[in-house]
Amino acid sequence: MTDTDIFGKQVPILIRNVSLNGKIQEIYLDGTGMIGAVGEKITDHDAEFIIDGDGATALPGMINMHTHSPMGLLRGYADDMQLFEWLSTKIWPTEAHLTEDDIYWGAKLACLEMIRTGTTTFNDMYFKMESVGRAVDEAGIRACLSYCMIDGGDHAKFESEARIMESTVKNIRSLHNPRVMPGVSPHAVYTVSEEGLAWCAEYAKKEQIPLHVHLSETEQEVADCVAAHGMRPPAWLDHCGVLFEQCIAAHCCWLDAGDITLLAKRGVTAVHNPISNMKLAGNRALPYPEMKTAGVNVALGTDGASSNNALDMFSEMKTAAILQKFFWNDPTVMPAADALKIASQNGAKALGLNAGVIAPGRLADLILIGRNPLNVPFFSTDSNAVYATSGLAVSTTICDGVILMHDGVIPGAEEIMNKAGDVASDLVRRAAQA
Ligand SMILES: C[C@H]1O[C@@H](n2cnc3c(N)ncnc32)[C@H](O)[C@@H]1O
Ligand SMILES: [Zn+2]
Repeated sequence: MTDTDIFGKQVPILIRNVSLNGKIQEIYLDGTGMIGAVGEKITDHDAEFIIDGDGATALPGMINMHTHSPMGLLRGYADDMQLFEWLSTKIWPTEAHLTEDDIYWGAKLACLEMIRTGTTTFNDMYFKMESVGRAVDEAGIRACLSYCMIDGGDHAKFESEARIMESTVKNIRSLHNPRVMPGVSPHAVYTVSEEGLAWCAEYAKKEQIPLHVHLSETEQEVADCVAAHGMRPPAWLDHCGVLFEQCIAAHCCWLDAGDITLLAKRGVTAVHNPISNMKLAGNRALPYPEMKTAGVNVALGTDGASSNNALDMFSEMKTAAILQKFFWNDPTVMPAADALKIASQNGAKALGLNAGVIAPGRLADLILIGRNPLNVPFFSTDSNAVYATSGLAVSTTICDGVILMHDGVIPGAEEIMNKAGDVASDLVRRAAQA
């Protein structure tokens, strides 16, 4: 069924004839955003729509745990540069010209790309997050949205950033949409003061919302932190109160054994962003084998589309698995099942979401990969999903029990692509004239 009626409605849906964990099964979505039943034959249902999966693979929706969604506007704008030079000479000067409208269309584009490639939840850090919230609300996807504090060690700037943080949380909450959740983001140890980091930690704990930060992305960041504070970045964050169970730390490349022990002890989630790290040539991979042994919750993210340059979690899973094997010179590191888990369940755990697994009583956030050459033959769901599949092979995306894409069709996609392209050209032109 591709008739437009099936989009955007939270109604009971029966998905038949899908391959789940290697068996042909049926999945019933109960019409309240939850998975009601999973089984070989579901007879007791009141489905309004029936989807015949035609042998498609069913997977949990991907959870992208670190991105900057509006940065899709800068996809391909500045590549092949050193991280700090890239940020300070290209990205930050252009970001200074971003309007609410730019952010809105950038986020619309990101939501479209994520729905197209099978992501149902993302953890976002940027500016003017109310506009991202509006885009997420409309797109039907799920997200945790955090304003990014950068105070550069200036007390007056810290004060104004803290007020923006508070009003962002309040405004995101005023959407009254459980799919759109607020978070708190101090950018990193090299851009936020001690008082800024400490305030963000205290505020996130008081509001009981996630804190999202960049951590130990480059060797320089570690060296500068040690020179400035006599501590490595994780110890410095801990000193500021930032390391706690709802802390989500992106990158975590340059960690030593003590750093890993500390992250494990505090229950922090570390987010691997292998494509961004390889493209910006950080020269280190997140120490997955040691983190797994230490019991750190590791999740997966794409980073922004200007350092990736896509938000495709299937590419990210494959890259994570092969980078880990290559970097640690051991093909047994991060097997396919682990790559799938960090891209789904582990992110759900970090955000406190009952998602990431297809089972009764879980959120109805799931995707189908339709029959395509990359999925033949079918010896292993995990292997095909991680090593062979591209996000563009995703045929159906469902979030909160609502069909957002079916048979590759997403209503309104053309308008979003046109508008985002125009907005991006205009932004770059304004920035060049300044
Ligand atoms: C949210 C803020 O983070 C910046 N940003 C984007 N990518 C990275 C990265 N890899 N490392 C650090 N900061 C980054 C954005 O450009 C924005 O300024
Ligand atoms: Zn980032």
